[in-house]
Amino acid sequence: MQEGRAVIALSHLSKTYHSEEEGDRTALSDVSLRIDKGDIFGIIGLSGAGKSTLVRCLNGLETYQGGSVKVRGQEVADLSPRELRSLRQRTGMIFQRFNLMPSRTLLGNVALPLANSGLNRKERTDRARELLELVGLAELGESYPAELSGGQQQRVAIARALANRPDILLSDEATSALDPNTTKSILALLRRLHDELGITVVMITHEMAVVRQICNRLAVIDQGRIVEEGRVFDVFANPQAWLTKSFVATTSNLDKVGDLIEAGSPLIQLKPGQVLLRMRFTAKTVDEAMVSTISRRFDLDVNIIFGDVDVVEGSQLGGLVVRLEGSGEHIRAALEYMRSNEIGIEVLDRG
Ligand SMILES: Nc1ncnc2c1ncn2[C@@H]1O[C@H](COP(=O)(O)OP(=O)(O)OP(=O)(O)O)[C@@H](O)[C@H]1O
Repeated sequence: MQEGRAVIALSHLSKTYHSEEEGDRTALSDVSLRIDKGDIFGIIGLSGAGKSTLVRCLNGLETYQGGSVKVRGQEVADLSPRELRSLRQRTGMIFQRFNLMPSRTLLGNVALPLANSGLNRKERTDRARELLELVGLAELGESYPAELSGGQQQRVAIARALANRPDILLSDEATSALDPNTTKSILALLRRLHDELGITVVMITHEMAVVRQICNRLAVIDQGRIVEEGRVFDVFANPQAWLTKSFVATTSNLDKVGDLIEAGSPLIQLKPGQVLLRMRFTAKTVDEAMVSTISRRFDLDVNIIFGDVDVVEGSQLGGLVVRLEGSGEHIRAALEYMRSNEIGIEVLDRG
């Protein structure tokens, strides 16, 4: 494994829990991963896949039996208690439950990790104020957590995680308890902090929409093993593993057409000569107005039934379900043209 700019490098990591009642349970098995400086790296898996165990191995909260966990080039298992404290200080963490102290004000919560930082009381409060401002809560320093919404509490938790100026932020299901709009605003905040502070972010999640919105790379974990890894665009455009495909399907409505076909929906009843087609953008190079091109160039009527196109890493991702109408020869030529332009096509039905 190359370790040029790797901030986190896992190599053949294995972790088994031993318990008297339940016997041995393997949580991680032969996990190799490399996370580079500046990545927003998504680790996605179903419940019980091993995500939280992986995070705990990264910050030394969990021991491991096999393989290697290197953070900033240091093997975590070899760190002295002092080095471990420093590792945790330089590694911020946020969680699904915000874990704020209810009896402390927001300023008090954010200043908490600075207790042993060598700063005096005023300096700690000033730093906490600065952090609350950074997350958009400058006015609420004297409020208590219970007075805030979930999204605001997560902002406070983010401010607290940044108190010691970490260069890695581990986010363990940080948006799972939030509604979709609040999730969006928290992800936008994390992206801004990543861009402004140059922080490397590891996003543990079970939601592919979160990965699509914020990450540049991802790994899919299934029963303790990495089953797929890559750049977000590539994985979304060409998912390989069954689990990855099912995660990608949760972010798109293009598969709904299967239900419509099954239900015999009039929306997709075809007349003789018509073709029902699913088109997917599978390469970053597609920048043409594909629908109008095939319509004009091959003299076809193109009726869009569903559309789901997003921009990921600056390129169009997603696709369309369309009904094509025209001569058989023209339709064949159009399909060939799309194939040669790296549009993934599937003929779903013919009239
Ligand atoms: N302290 C523990 N003792 C015994 N088994 C454990 C312990 N922690 C986790 N496990 C087991 O290890 C496996 C991985 O759990 P882990 O919590 O890492 O998964 P996860 O992907 O984070 O799931 P979730 O999203 O539900 O938290 C599961 O089978 C779990 O039951």
